[in-house]
Amino acid sequence: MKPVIALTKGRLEKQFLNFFAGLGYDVEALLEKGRKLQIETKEFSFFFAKGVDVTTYVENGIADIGVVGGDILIEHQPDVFNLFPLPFGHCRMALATKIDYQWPEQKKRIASTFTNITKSYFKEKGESVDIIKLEGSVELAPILGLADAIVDIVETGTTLKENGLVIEDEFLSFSARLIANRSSLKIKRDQLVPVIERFKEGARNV
Ligand SMILES: Nc1ncnc2c1ncn2[C@@H]1O[C@H](COP(=O)(O)OP(=O)(O)OP(=O)(O)O)[C@@H](O)[C@H]1O
Ligand SMILES: O=P(O)(O)OC[C@H]1O[C@H](OP(=O)(O)OP(=O)(O)O)[C@H](O)[C@@H]1O
Repeated sequence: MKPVIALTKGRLEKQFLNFFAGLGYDVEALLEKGRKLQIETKEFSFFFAKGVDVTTYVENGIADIGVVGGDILIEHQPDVFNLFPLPFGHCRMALATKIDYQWPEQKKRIASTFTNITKSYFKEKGESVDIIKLEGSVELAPILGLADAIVDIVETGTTLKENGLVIEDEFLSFSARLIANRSSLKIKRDQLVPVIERFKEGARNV
């Protein structure tokens, strides 16, 4: 059976394709995928899913390897081999709030999609906060008064800037990562090792 690769769709997809083409693999079928979620090439079976679902598929052995943001691995702690960083998908995690914001005396309310990362960030600071889980457009929360601040991904800083928010603290940086299913690495070792080595070499040469 061909190696099965789970790819995070959306932002990381195009960057992965550039990287993968640079390794010398044929990417034509991937470029022409349209709305299809599964693509077969001569060498691999690919499928596309949201980042956190990529970890679920890899953890359960449906995919042998996966490409996922480092933020997802830290937030969800899946039981997979976290192999190595890939040279794309760079971003940071930041605490941000409104310009000149007067913090309240009482417990702070922090909005984030990354509730576990937020929890450990404030735990390390010894501060107790209320965390409000949001699924997107997190920058709205301080503007609309739902929260005092946000913990979110920053890449260029444009979203913060255009919404009148500023970084209070930056505390983690990420890139995309290659992950693998623990048993696949043993059972399909002969097939997977050359692929993983090629990825590693490509990541090193950037
Ligand atoms: N500016 C950015 N915003 C969000 N994620 C980024 C950014 N830059 C790089 N990344 C990385 O890309 C990964 C996927 O981001 P993407 O925005 O496509 O996923 P998502 O936020 O789960 O998708 P959606 O917006 O469809 O809910 C993230 O997990 C992160 O590692
Ligand atoms: O620093 P920047 O380059 O502006 O990128 C950061 C923004 O991108 C992400 O949102 P996304 O576009 O994924 O939308 P979402 O809010 O729906 O998650 C992230 O949550 C920030 O809002």
